[in-house]
Amino acid sequence: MALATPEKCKSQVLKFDSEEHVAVAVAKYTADLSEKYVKEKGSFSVVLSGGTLIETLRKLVESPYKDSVDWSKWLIFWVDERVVPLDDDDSNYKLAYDGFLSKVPISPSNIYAINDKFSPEGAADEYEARLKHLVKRKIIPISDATGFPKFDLMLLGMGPDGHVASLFPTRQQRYEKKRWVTFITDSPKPPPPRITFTFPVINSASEIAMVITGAELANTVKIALGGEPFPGPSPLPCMEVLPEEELTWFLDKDAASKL
Ligand SMILES: O=C(O)[C@H](O)[C@@H](O)[C@H](O)[C@H](O)COP(=O)(O)O
Repeated sequence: MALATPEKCKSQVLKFDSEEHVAVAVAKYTADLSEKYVKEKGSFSVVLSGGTLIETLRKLVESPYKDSVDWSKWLIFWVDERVVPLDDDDSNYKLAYDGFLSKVPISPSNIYAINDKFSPEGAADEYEARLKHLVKRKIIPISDATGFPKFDLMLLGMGPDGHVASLFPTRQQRYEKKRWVTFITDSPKPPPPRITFTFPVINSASEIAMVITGAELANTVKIALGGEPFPGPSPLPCMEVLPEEELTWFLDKDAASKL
């Protein structure tokens, strides 16, 4: 059995001249992984975040990928979601639907949005139960190394405070070790009620892309990648991202400006 160790995870930092170049590179990277995983296992599970990521995915819904990617094999999940109605402007589902999912032929039955009728706690329980069902039906595999579900690709953003998903430096959800999905009612980034994948699930993914653009993230990128000792009591959440196979940082010039 292959054990996930930091030594096994390959990590690379890619720097680009502009956000536009990041968008081009992320589209190619995602399309290449789609081809690889569809060939290897017949499907491609992609976990989205909210924020600027969806805008950065814009090249994926253009030529040549719009026609070359086998969208029928894609399964879509959210690493975190705001607990608001799915048609609310704060919904990560709505953001992804408007900017990405409505433009490509992914089957609606392969798009796993949260159930927006529940409280944050109920929505987290229901999403976790749905994931467990998908594992039981062998639609999502379990990582041999960790016992948590293993998604093919997670596309993550990062906040200036170093949060990823809805795992914030000052909130205890980042330390959750048992649950697959948990909830938060006091997110420092609005809106406050959210659900989020936990680190054991995030780090059981095969591949993770950290897609980071903009000067306001330069200091955090420097802390995460600059090689200097972390100044606080525990590392930032973004520093704890360590998937099973490969971690790729996509940075534009502004985000990389302090490296
Ligand atoms: O619901 C959310 O807010 C997102 O999923 C969140 O985790 C996001 O990825 C980061 O906050 C980065 O956001 P930006 O890309 O907008 O900086």
